[in-house]
Amino acid sequence: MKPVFGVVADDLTGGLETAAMLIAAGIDCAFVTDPDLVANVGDVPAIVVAQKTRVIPADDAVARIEKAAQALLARGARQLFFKYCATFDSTDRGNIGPVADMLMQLTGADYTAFCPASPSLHRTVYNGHLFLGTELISDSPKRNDPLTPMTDPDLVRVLQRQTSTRVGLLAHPLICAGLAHLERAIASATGQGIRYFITDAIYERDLDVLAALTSDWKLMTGNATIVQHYPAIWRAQGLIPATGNRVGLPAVDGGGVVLAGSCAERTLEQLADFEKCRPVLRMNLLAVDDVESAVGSALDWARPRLEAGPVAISTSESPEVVKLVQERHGRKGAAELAETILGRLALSLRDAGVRRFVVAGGETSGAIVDHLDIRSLRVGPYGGPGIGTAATDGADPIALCLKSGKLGPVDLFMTTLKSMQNPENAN
Ligand SMILES: Nc1ncnc2c1ncn2[C@@H]1O[C@H](COP(=O)(O)OP(=O)(O)O)[C@@H](O)[C@H]1O
Ligand SMILES: O=C(O)[C@@H](O)C(=O)COP(=O)(O)O
Repeated sequence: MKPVFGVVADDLTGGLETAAMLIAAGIDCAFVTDPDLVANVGDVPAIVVAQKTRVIPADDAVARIEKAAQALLARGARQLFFKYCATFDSTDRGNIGPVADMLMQLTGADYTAFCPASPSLHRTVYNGHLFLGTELISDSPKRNDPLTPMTDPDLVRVLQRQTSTRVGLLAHPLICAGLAHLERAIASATGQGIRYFITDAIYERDLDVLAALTSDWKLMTGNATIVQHYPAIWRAQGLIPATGNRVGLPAVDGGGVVLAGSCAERTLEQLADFEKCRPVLRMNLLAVDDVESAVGSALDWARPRLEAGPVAISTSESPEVVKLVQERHGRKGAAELAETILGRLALSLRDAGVRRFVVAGGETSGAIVDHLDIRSLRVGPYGGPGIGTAATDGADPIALCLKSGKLGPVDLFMTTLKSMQNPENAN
């Protein structure tokens, strides 16, 4: 079977969430982090290749995603979908624009669209401007993101800074006017050299229209939310079987930990909630002299406490402290420091018997999955916006929940760690 849908995701949380959404819609979906594994995944209608490419240098991101895209096309993928964040996380140097430029060339697409909106999460795009609830993204807490602060809400302008391909807009009245109007507008705009279209979307029904418009395109890009609107179209077109094989995840016992590197407000709230019942180690990066001793002290703290139940270890801080850490180590250096500490901790904790991991943050998830050398995952049922659950295959599986920093219910950490276990052993 040739895959109907091949996804290249720019981080692990978003990629896993996309796969989980497809599985929830009855689409068998393979999930790998290594493009070399694409050739070997079984006969499935959808494949997600998720890599930690959101904030690496644009050339590297292009090369790594190109490899994944080539592997998906070699499997005969009918459409490629480039998955990035609903908040359009990127810097002026990329990587959304440069990756899209490469994917256009590779797929031979004449044009594509950019649809980050997630109306049910109040992430909407109107007149090309991205809103979080009633606030422009640039007035929201996203302005303080440690890696991709969003200071410009105009996505046409943001994307145009990243590419020489001309960027236009499919504005809301046009989306309300329906497919025929949209197709005419695109034909006219491409005649004027515009090849990229930021799409307005305020309501779920706008995504229905955009999914219908783009379901046959060689290349589409956006957040995971629009992906939920494709399976009904594929079924109506007879491209996939009416039902898929939904396989659950194995129950996993062994120790449980939360590792949090996300500094998003929601993650800080989730840590505070977890701390009501179990201990949290908040690591102070300003006091870290060397990684080895920081990891060693954190392990000494965790080991005895793990006997009584799960623990959380975080480097998460308020924007004020993040600023101080970045002043000392640079933006990239601070991220690398936090990611290396949490990644090494994950490895040592696994060796110490931990089998259930909840990870907060997309970049953090990428670092931890890399350190654990996990390259493919069996994906579990959709756990809600921003949340993906999965397990490794084999006799001694590791259960993972990868959570987008900004999302998830406040009590997610404890409830998820419990839900991973055999109910008889839950603590
Ligand atoms: N105390 C800290 N100071 C500076 N940067 C940090 C700190 N703790 C974590 N980070 C970095 O901030 C980034 C958070 O990004 P990410 O993990 O993707 O979370 P989110 O999903 O909230 O964006 C990571 O690269 C992480 O290593
Ligand atoms: O679109 C989203 O919000 C997520 O799918 C996502 O990509 C989140 O990124 P992180 O907040 O960095 O995990």
